[in-house]
Amino acid sequence: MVGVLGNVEVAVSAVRTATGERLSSVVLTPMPGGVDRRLLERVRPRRVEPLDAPPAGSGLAPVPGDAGLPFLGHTLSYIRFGSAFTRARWAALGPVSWCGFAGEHVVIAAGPDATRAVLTNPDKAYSQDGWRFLVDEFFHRGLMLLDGDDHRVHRRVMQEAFTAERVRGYVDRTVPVLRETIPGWPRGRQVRLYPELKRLTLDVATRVFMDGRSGPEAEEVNRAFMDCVQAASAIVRRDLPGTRYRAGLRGRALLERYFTEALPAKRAGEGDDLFSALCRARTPEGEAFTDDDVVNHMIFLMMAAHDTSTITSAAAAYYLAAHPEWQERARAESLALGDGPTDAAALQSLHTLDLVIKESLRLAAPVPVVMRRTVKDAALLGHHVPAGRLVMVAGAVNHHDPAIWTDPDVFDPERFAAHRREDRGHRDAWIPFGGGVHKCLGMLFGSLEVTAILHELLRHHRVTVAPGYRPRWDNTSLPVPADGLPLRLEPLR
Ligand code: HEM
Repeated sequence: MVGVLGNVEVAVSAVRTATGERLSSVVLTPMPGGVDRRLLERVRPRRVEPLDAPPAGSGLAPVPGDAGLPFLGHTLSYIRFGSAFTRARWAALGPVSWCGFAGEHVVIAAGPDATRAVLTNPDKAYSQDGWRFLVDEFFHRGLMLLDGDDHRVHRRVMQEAFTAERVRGYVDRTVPVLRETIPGWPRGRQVRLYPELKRLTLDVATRVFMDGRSGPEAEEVNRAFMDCVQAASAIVRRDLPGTRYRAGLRGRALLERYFTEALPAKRAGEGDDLFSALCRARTPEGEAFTDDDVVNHMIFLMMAAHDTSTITSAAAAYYLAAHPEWQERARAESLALGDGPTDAAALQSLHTLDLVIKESLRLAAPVPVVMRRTVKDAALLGHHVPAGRLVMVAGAVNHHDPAIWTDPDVFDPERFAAHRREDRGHRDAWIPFGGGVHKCLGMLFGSLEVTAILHELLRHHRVTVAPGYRPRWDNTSLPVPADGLPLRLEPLR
């Protein structure tokens, strides 16, 4: 789930500082709240323009919007404001709008009816090329990048590696990794929790997905993998010396070599890691993966599983720190489970953590937009979207729709409890895992992994946050805390 930025090489010369800093570090400079509010107001177009003229007699309306700055469009506002940007466009222009973005004119589908129309894709007008054009070099033939029958067959095979029984096995492998690491996190001083969580989830992925061990080889694979992730949202997208793009291409080549060499042993063995499961996955009709398929899927899965779980755990840890009453309530349930082995069923019994995680996914969706491209003319809520348009499906906007949620900006996990179930206000009210045929295949494992991380955290540490602190998210790729999320861990009293 990477990179919304893509081919904006032009942006480099326009914005890069003389020191060669990352574009985002400039765009994300903290400013007083009033300045941010005024900047956000400016995403409302001064002059609304129609995007494409609808065919005569179609009865369709053109998509309203504006291009923004030359070349850059509204890219910088998106990096700074993330889903607050897409919400502001939705408020100003409605559920179907357009903006200049990453060198293209991009249609934004926001709000529950628009996202549903694109994600359910009844006329097969929307393709995954919206992702392919951004990340194909690094995540070639990953499940999310496939379309049509190709996708259907691969998803059926991959599902065999994500059955409830398999996921229970992955959880059993995950918990010991967490228990080795989390109790030892530093206490009594500020810790940047995001990098700690990132290391942790990468370690989980190495052990659970590949049955790998720590050591120099694991380090090299992790580095290659991180290079691919960073390259997918690189601004300079040419194979030039010293660029993140080149490092990503090298990383991809290393990962292909690594998984290809490890594959024969995995095929022959009886392992219960994800890599082994993909080698053996077979549908009742006998469909299975080739060696190349397994390699491509492993590289994509490492990416799909890793940043998303890290962001969710980080956001939930922040909300627990900012709302000590919820932290205490969740901790009481975690401590009541005792020190015995924590399996999937035990994690699923942690009712309060379940509510907190759902609310964190609502307020800080790790994948706030998913990308599509029209392969034929589409009618989207009465608007004409011609073939070839990039479409940004802004699901996180739905999470703030005041027609569905009471006080949408307030942290209120109880809204997901049985007596309220605000998420049932619309089928697309709450869609952090996407929807339609590409809905997240790792939803169960991802939710259990995040629950297990927070459970261990609460059993060993009290989490606090400096008064008045608010996380700032860098939206260059998936939203990550720009400052690493400084929190304090204290011993339990
Ligand atoms: C909290 C964690 C996670 C979140 C919020 C999340 C979110 C998403 C979203 C929004 C999509 C849809 C993309 C689209 O429609 O284009 C997706 C797809 C996918 N995710 Fe996740 N994900 C998470 C964790 C995981 C994990 C742990 C795995 C694997 C172990 C995983 C595997 C996948 C796969 C394979 C797809 C592609 C499905 C397809 O195209 O058929 N995800 N995820």
